[in-house]
Amino acid sequence: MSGTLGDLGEFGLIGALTERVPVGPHVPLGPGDDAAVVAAPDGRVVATTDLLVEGRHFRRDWSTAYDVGRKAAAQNLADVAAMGARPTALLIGLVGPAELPVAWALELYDGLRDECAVVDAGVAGGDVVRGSAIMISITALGDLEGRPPVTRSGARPGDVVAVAGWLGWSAAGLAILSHGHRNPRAFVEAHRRPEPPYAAGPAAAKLGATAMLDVSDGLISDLGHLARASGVRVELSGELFDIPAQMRDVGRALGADPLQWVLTGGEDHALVATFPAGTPLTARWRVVGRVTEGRGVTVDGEEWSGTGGWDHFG
Ligand SMILES: Nc1ncnc2c1ncn2[C@@H]1O[C@H](COP(=O)(O)OP(=O)(O)OP(=O)(O)O)[C@@H](O)[C@H]1O
Ligand SMILES: Cc1ncc(C[n+]2csc(CCOP(=O)(O)O)c2C)c(N)n1
Ligand SMILES: [Mg+2]
Ligand SMILES: [Mg+2]
Ligand SMILES: [Mg+2]
Repeated sequence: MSGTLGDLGEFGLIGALTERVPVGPHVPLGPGDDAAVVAAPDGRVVATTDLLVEGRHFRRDWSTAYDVGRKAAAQNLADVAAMGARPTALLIGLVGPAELPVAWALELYDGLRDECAVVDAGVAGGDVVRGSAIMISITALGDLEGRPPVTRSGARPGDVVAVAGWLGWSAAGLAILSHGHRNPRAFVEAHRRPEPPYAAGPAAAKLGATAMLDVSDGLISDLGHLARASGVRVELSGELFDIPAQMRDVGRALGADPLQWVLTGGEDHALVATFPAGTPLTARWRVVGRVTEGRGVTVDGEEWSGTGGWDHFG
């Protein structure tokens, strides 16, 4: 579809966007009324919201609209999974200038649709408003399927700390793009379209995870939240992190330390969880440390000095 948002108008835009995304199997009443109706068989709904702002979370010369849609959905769906829940529906707030090509908004929705399809979720509704920068605000809902939520506060001394998913790939991709390069592609693609291990969230809950979160800002920073909420210390072992040879090569080429990407890089949306010692973990989980009495996060016995991850106002 050619033209701009200004050409299409608010209701034309809503029509064009909503016909692009299915509401999915959990939404008996989708876009078109004052509110949507989302099924909650368990009676308890997980709800979470995250914003993406142009220039801060993405650049249009680094990512396509489709990539931004995939990433916007992924970062919200990962928060649902990190509670041990199954995502059911998204609500999308879209702000953009009148000059924005309609094609950009439609491709954004194609990305949202395809990421939702990974977890069988849909788009239940949203809002569109004119504004100077592009901003995407997403609320994700999920179903606990009768289980208690896996919070950040349940880690106990003696637990093991384990990770499912990627660490450091998005940060390596961001570093590559920031240096004006586009290769190696694998890292750039990981930055544009993270692949959170969604199924590991509910699976961790079933395995008896005591605490869990997704790594959005950086492992050290995010585990700091978990340690604080649980009143424990998290001790990581550097040797348990396996850094791919290709990531070491990129680090060498850019003069960066790949372990820094792995430990403090955000946006891969890996899941990190604590489990009672002896829990029979499946192959998707890699043990990277343990929980002890105390506070804070250590790497090889040392308190991490420097930034542990992204801080929007830091
Ligand atoms: N403006 C706000 N008003 C109310 N609660 C907020 C606000 N901002 C954050 N929170 C709450 O603070 C907690 C931590 O938020 P945070 O955004 O750090 O988590 P996250 O989404 O897992 O991380 P990230 O934003 O890096 O993906 C969440 O429970 C969130 O709902
Ligand atoms: C253009 C551009 N510059 C920098 C970054 C890096 N970045 C932005 S937000 C964030 C942490 C998660 O954010 P939030 O806490 O809001 O979920 C990171 C690592 C990027 N993605 N794009
Ligand atoms: Mg958030
Ligand atoms: Mg999170
Ligand atoms: Mg988040």
